[in-house]
Amino acid sequence: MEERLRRTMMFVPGNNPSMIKDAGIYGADSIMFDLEDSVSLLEKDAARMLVYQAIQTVDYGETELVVRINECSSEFGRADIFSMVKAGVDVIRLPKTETVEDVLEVEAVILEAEKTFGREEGSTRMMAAIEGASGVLNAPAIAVSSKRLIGIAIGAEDYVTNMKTRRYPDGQELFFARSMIIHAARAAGISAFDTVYSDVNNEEGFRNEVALIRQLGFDGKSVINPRQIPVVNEIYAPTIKEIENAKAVIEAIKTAEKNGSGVISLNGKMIDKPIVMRAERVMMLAKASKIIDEEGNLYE
Ligand SMILES: CC(C)(COP(=O)(O)OP(=O)(O)OC[C@H]1O[C@@H](n2cnc3c(N)ncnc32)[C@H](O)[C@@H]1OP(=O)(O)O)[C@@H](O)C(=O)NCCC(=O)NCCSC(=O)C[C@@](O)(CC(=O)O)C(=O)O
Ligand SMILES: [Mg+2]
Repeated sequence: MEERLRRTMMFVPGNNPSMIKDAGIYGADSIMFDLEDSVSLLEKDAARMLVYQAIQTVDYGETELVVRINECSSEFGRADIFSMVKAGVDVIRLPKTETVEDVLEVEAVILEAEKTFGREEGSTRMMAAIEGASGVLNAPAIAVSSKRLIGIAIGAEDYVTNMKTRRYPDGQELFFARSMIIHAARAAGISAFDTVYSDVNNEEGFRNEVALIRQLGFDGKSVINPRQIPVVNEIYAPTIKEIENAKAVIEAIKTAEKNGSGVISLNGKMIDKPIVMRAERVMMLAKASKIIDEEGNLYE
């Protein structure tokens, strides 16, 4: 199956009509309407209706639509799920996932809602945000708990609060959690998403964090402001040198395969399957970043 590009997932507060209406114009790979922590208790029902209406009526094109629901056990969780499944959302994001049971509980309600509204069973996907110590320790089990899961994410603001620390510029306090989440996601064959960077006016700090999470292997990052989208795209875009190298690797392996071999040397370096897979991913990112066309040629 072709990998879906999810470099940026933009949080949009579910109680803000103008942000909801315009959310599709900034080029985020996924839009994530929030019914949880950016919406006050008094506005929960109104926000749910607003997001429902938007999903039904606004044209967001091909952008993936995600909704972060309130915890299933809260008084809002079940209504959130029913309403979003009825609206036809692509992905439901669980907040503060701690156990496999949290995932299974939401999955059961989604199935009930799909049957109620005649949606195809299994068509509503899920992602689980891990935002505390229990969730991090259970991440490998959470990541394989449902076929509906497209990925898992770290929610760092809640996580550092739970860990009795705060966020620091170098991100050391998140290293264990990020490592657990990326390993759990990779072992399960699903995506891994990094958390938000709250200081929207600190571009240098944001750039450093995006470079770090790319290095660790995350598929992308949650963002809270449109200004953060081009920065993530730029850092995730392969360089011309990386693209040229990827092309050479793919050509070299084709030659090797013609000669009945799965391994070949290119400029003194061994080329085999994992290196070819990385090269193919570079080409996929380069196409998505509009650096090369479908044939692999550089745009002028
Ligand atoms: C940060 C700020 C106040 C800055 O305001 P500013 O006024 O300085 O923004 P400007 O740059 O001036 O806006 C220029 C133009 O863009 C429009 N615009 C801005 N933001 C937009 C947006 N998000 N969507 C669509 N449109 C947008 C705006 O309307 C304007 O449009 P226009 O007037 O037409 O020009 C604003 O961005 C904002 O509210 N962000 C969303 C915050 C949010 O959702 N928090 C909850 C999720 S985190 C969480 O819960 C923690 C977590 O759970 C996370 C995890 O799990 O990872 C954990 O535990 O860590
Ligand atoms: Mg949170």
